[in-house]
Amino acid sequence: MLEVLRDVLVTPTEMTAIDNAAAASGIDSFALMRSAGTAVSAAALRLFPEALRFVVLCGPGNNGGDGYVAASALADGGAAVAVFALGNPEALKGDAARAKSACPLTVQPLEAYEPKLGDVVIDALFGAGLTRDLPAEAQRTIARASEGHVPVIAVDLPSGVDGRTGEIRGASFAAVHTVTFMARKPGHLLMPGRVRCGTLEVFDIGIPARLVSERAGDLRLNTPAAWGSHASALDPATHKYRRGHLGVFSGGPRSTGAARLSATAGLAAGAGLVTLASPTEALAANASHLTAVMLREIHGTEDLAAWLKDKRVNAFVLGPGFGVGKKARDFALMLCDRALVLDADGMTSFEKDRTELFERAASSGGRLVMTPHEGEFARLFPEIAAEAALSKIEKAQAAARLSHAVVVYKGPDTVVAAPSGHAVVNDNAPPSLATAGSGDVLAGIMGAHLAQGMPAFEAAAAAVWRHGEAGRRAGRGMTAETLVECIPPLP
Ligand SMILES: NC(=O)C1=CN([C@@H]2O[C@H](COP(=O)(O)OP(=O)(O)OC[C@H]3O[C@@H](n4cnc5c(N)ncnc54)[C@H](O)[C@@H]3O)[C@@H](O)[C@H]2O)[C@@H](O)CC1
Ligand SMILES: Nc1ncnc2c1ncn2[C@@H]1O[C@H](COP(=O)(O)OP(=O)(O)O)[C@@H](O)[C@H]1O
Ligand SMILES: [K+]
Repeated sequence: MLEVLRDVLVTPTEMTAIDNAAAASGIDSFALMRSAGTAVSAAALRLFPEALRFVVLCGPGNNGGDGYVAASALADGGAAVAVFALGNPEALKGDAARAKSACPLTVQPLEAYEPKLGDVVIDALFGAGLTRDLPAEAQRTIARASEGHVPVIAVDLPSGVDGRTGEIRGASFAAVHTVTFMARKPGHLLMPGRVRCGTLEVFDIGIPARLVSERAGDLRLNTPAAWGSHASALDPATHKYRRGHLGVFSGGPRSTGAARLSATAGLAAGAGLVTLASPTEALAANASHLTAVMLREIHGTEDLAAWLKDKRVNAFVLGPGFGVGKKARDFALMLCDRALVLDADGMTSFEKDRTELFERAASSGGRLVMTPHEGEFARLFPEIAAEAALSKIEKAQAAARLSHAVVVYKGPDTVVAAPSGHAVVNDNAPPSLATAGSGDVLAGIMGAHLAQGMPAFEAAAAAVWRHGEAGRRAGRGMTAETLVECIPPLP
């Protein structure tokens, strides 16, 4: 993979524009196809040297063209190869027709394929050009291959995975390995497409990086490259107030744990000071569990207004275990002109009327980050959640635009989107993060970044990445408490 394209995500539409630009610049498009197909044959031989037969399934477009090139290369190398085509191979056009005519193998109809022990399938039915549900014939072949437990190598994308959304169009192969070209597509990262890809190889077929970068949008993989320049190293002469003071709001006496998790995570993630703001009746419960985190009584809006006079308290987390209702709304609106992570109950409190929150976010000049999981997203943005055609990335972007906030749409494939449309997709989170309190830890890390002065988007993206790394370090038996202990330093 080209280093400069390592974090770039390209939608299928952008990829078509890139292919067209490559052809327009005089690059031989058939040479690109040959390069793609040869890379697939090399991967097949590398991964399955013991295969008794490579079965290449070719579709009606250029993905099929890559398949014919791969089949020819494997046969040239002396492997046993069988080719099956969806539709009439004589109807192929352009480069795909040329690849088919250069392939010396007999082509049988797709329905004739009977999986055998020792087969390895090369799936070249559909790639980036998939725009609707797979034809029934392809779906039947997928079912047969899956029943036969035949390993599958996918060309560009497992057929049936939508490259824009990661959704399954009717059915899809579950590949052990996918070879894609030039850059990842959203469908390689978004669920459920991600798990259908197996290991992902991004192969440079020779389109100049400049042609790719110029046509790629503002979508990236979430790595330190997306925010590292905002994560400044510790100055030896620093003091705790320079590292930021984070305030975290506790719920009532029966629900104090969530906020304490956010607070301890905030301290572990590098905030200089963290204060837990507690209602009167929860002070005793909180005091008995806190050491490095400070405690302050904040019962109502008057207490909060008095506290906010201290500008050194420069970031807040509101929501974990806080309770849904007017108090959460009043507090959130008072905090909008500061740096605020609005999580959990904090967001749900605005379910029935979000207008004022979004208007404040637009006008106050604060830094607002909202962190919905799927259920919270549907509560706060029902009209966006209902748009079945939108990808998770597009939904997060629409929500960020509407709310004027940075939206962290959580899940295995967390998307962080800014109102400008800039977005990253995260891929380092292990499933063991799906445990009670894990989201509270994430909110605390984010709060620490805001307290340290990071811009909202970078603070959120860096927190999602550190949370994923912490999850990896904490291992399978983690709890939210052990997760806090495993938060890695900012790279
Ligand atoms: N420069 C290029 O253009 C290159 C393209 N490459 C390959 O080209 C592929 C994209 O090729 P195409 O744009 O031809 O698209 P595909 O080969 O993915 O799909 C073929 C055509 O099938 C039709 N179609 C879509 N969904 C369908 C469905 N459910 N049922 C029936 N027909 C359907 C569409 O009209 C689509 O164009 C990539 O995935 C990649 O494998 C590679 O050869 C590398 C170079
Ligand atoms: N299957 C998964 N794989 C990876 N990360 C996950 C998975 N499920 C949830 N997560 C992450 O774990 C966290 C859970 O947060 P949340 O849903 O708010 O739970 P809680 O309220 O219990 O803390 C989020 O950061 C989410 O992205
Ligand atoms: K494919």
